[in-house]
Amino acid sequence: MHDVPTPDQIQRAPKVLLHDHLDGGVRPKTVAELAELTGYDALPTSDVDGLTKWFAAATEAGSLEEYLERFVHTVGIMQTAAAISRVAAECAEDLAADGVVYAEVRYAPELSTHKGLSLDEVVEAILDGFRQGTARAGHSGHHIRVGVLLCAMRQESRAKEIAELAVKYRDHGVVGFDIAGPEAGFPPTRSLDAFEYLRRENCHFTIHAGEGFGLPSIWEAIQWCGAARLGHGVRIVEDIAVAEDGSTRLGRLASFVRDRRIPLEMCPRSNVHTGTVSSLADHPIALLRQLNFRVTVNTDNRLMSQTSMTREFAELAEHFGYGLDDLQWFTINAMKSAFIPFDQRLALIDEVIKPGYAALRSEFVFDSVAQYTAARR
Ligand SMILES: O=c1[nH]cnc2c1ncn2[C@@H]1O[C@H](CO)[C@@H](O)[C@H]1O
Ligand SMILES: [Zn+2]
Repeated sequence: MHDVPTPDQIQRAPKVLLHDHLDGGVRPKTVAELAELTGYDALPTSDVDGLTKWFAAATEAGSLEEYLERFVHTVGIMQTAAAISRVAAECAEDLAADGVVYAEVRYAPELSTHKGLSLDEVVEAILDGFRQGTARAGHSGHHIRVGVLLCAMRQESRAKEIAELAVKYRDHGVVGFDIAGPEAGFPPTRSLDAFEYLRRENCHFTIHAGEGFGLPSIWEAIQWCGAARLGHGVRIVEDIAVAEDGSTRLGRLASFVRDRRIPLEMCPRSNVHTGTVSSLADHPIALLRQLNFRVTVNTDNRLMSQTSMTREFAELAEHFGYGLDDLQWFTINAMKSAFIPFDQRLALIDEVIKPGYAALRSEFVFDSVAQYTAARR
């Protein structure tokens, strides 16, 4: 039996986040203020509490399509360079305050061109915001590094163009590419030309797959498109048979994903909100962790799913009894799977993550010494 980490320890633990949407984590107050500043008049209410509740209704969505309807207003206020930079800066600050030391944050630049911004201007505004936000976080003692993933929306037809944008900005803070949006009816191969181009350019990419659709989507993402990671990937469990005695049998695709160490960017709370998984207690993350898949833990959309890395970890610890060793395992899995150069990943693992968890574990050592001494008195 290992020691149960407290919420405060989980918050202080170094955490790594690979799957977080920029337009899914805007502060409600910022939505209200930017609507006013940019003349966006379609908000359901300008009251911050009312807005918080409106976005949080996504937790009751029950399907990916309904969940995605909640993005209309965050995208609505992200139509000027200043607004986008502010959202990115605050994102870096909020993640850093939550104890995240490395994050890959994603956004679809094509969503921010409604008022005349070019795709380049959108990307530059995001990068500029992250530079400001990481600097401000550092000044307040919370160090974080942020990389950007550019998404193409899978129901549109701009994947190749966005892939070219990712390659253009890859030495300036963009670390990879993804496709997002409704999965059913929009298989990964619909954007095959973009993925083939990225592979020829030696550019990293992940694909949202196995969330709103099942195994065929995961199979296409890996075997046709060549995804290095899976966004969610949770429905890979449909290829794992669990017998009554608890023994398991992996199908060929599940074996491939596990044996190739393909990282699963799991987002437990979001999966419940989109109806992909019936409850946190039933989340396949426990089985996948036990079977030694390369599981990582992520937030997806902090605003719509009312979450943070601390909350995701705390709820997993509560449901599955995870201790600091498990949380460190998820964190190192994520860091190993990041899209930055390998030596930089190792430096973060050796210099930040391992020492951070060791320091937290030492608190249990001192606690047990104190308890022993008190008992002998
Ligand atoms: O869980 C998800 N699955 C698929 N698409 C998503 C998810 N969360 C957000 N987005 C979509 O990604 C866009 C760019 O950030 C968002 O506008 C939203 O439509
Ligand atoms: Zn996502």
